[in-house]
Amino acid sequence: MCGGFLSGAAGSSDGGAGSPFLAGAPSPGGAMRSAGMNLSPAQGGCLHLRRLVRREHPPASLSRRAPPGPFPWPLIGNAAQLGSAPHLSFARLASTYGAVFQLRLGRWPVVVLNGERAIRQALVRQGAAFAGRPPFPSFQLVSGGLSLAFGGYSELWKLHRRAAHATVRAFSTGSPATRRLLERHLVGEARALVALLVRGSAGGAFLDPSRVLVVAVANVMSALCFGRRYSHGDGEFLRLVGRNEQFGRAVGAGSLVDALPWLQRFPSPVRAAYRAFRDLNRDFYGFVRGKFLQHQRSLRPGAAPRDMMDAFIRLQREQPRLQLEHVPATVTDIFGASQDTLSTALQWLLIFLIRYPNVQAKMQEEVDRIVGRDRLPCAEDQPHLPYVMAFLYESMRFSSFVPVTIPHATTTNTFVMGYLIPKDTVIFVNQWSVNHDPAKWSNPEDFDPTRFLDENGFINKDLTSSVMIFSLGKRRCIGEELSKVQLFLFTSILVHQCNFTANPNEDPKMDFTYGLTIKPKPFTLNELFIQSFPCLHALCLEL
Ligand code: HEM
Repeated sequence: MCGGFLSGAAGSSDGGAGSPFLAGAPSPGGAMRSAGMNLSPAQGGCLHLRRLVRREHPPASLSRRAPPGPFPWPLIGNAAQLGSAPHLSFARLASTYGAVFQLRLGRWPVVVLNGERAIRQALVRQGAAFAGRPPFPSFQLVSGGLSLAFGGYSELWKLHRRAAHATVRAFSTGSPATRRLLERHLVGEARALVALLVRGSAGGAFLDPSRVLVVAVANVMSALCFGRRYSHGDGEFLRLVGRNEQFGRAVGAGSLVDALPWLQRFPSPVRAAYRAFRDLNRDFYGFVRGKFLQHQRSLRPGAAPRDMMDAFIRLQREQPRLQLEHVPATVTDIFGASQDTLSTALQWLLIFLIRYPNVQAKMQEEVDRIVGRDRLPCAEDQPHLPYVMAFLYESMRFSSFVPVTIPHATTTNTFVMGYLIPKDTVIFVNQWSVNHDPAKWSNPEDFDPTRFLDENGFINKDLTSSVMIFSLGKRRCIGEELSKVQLFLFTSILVHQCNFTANPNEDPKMDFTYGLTIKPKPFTLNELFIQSFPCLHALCLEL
């Protein structure tokens, strides 16, 4: 249905050698050159994936051998071949070498997994063998060097991950009471967001929504983690949470910060990126550690935990095997991982609403019919709003805004699709390739929420579970449930309250910058406030 836009739907994979990261800015045209043709990245990727499907089975003679791959150059390996959109380059390389191929990035041997079959075979069927993380220098800087997300796989790590997962659930979707609490925080932030968007759009002005989105989601997570929110005008807080792009560029698959660390010895963009990354991690961890110390002092014995930080402190006191210094580190991971991913998701959702006004109108029609104008949408409405849910899944599939997971590493010698993969190999998991596989999705380069609806208009759960953005296996995201609730509520409240329009003076192409999350290039919109729910005018929050 909405095919036309796709020609500009993503950034370009040209560039490469000269860019500061393998992940630099896309070329202005946003088109990918492939076999002498100008193709959109999505179209180019699909061609490659079509060939990939045919090449999924390696010939028997290759079994038990190392995966094939392009020739690595001395010193840099294949770093120059990844360009500014490595996920698309991986899809292109997969069309030549197959779903499983190898690269060399500086001194690191890397195997790239493409397509659902290879990824499941590795992450699900051999979970422990693929659950490691590489000892990249940048990973040691996250969360005071004790990160759950960037740390290696061990018995202690398993204990911390279980505790983290249980605590996130206990403070979000674990029980009706905690769901209500999450919803209260979220509705408050959504109201503040609407009010700020209205203010910024006054007199027909166009505004860049990215900053207010970051603060809105950071505030929901700050309330859950630390029991407080911050004003949108708080410069300190904004400085803290406003550096996601710098973070994601340094740790995204293919970052030169880790592939070619010797570049840091000379004044170079890589050195600047490394230092900015080091500083932002120090600030972020320092902020959360300060909260940890305050909570430790004020948590009264026997009192109910006020927030996630209290719950972790309490758990650590009950289970001394959980180490005290891991408490602030794990909360840093949760606060950081959630606000970067969720604010990026909201940016994509808004850009799809303005680029596809018919889709926005259908969502508004559904929300008005089910919710009416006398109240705001709530979590219980979710099963009755299939088109809104279809929009969310299509946005996640189409943008694939976490295109490649955090790099994994093998913990033992193992095999995938018949290929031998030695212990300590770096593994890149290309989620984008699953979400754009033409064998799974018809016209994957079209933005079409109805692909997720059956003939009766209900959500097709088999298809929604095929979207891969939270990864799989032992490293699967622990915030999936919480994220889905948040994205549903933010989206349904925004379309219930507002009508968004694109700035006609901006190029409708949806270019992006690559990193651990891919973010749309800055865009502006105008927001018309729909006459509605009376309480919205009486904002209970300080903006
Ligand atoms: C739409 C939102 C989100 C997306 C798309 C997302 C996606 C991901 C992905 C792809 C990974 C890497 C998995 C791997 O390496 O294989 C990850 C890891 C992680 N995520 Fe999320 N995430 C989201 C929201 C959240 C939230 C809200 C939280 C906090 C509650 C969170 C906490 C984490 C943690 C702690 C890890 C590390 C897991 C590990 O290494 O074992 N994420 N996420």
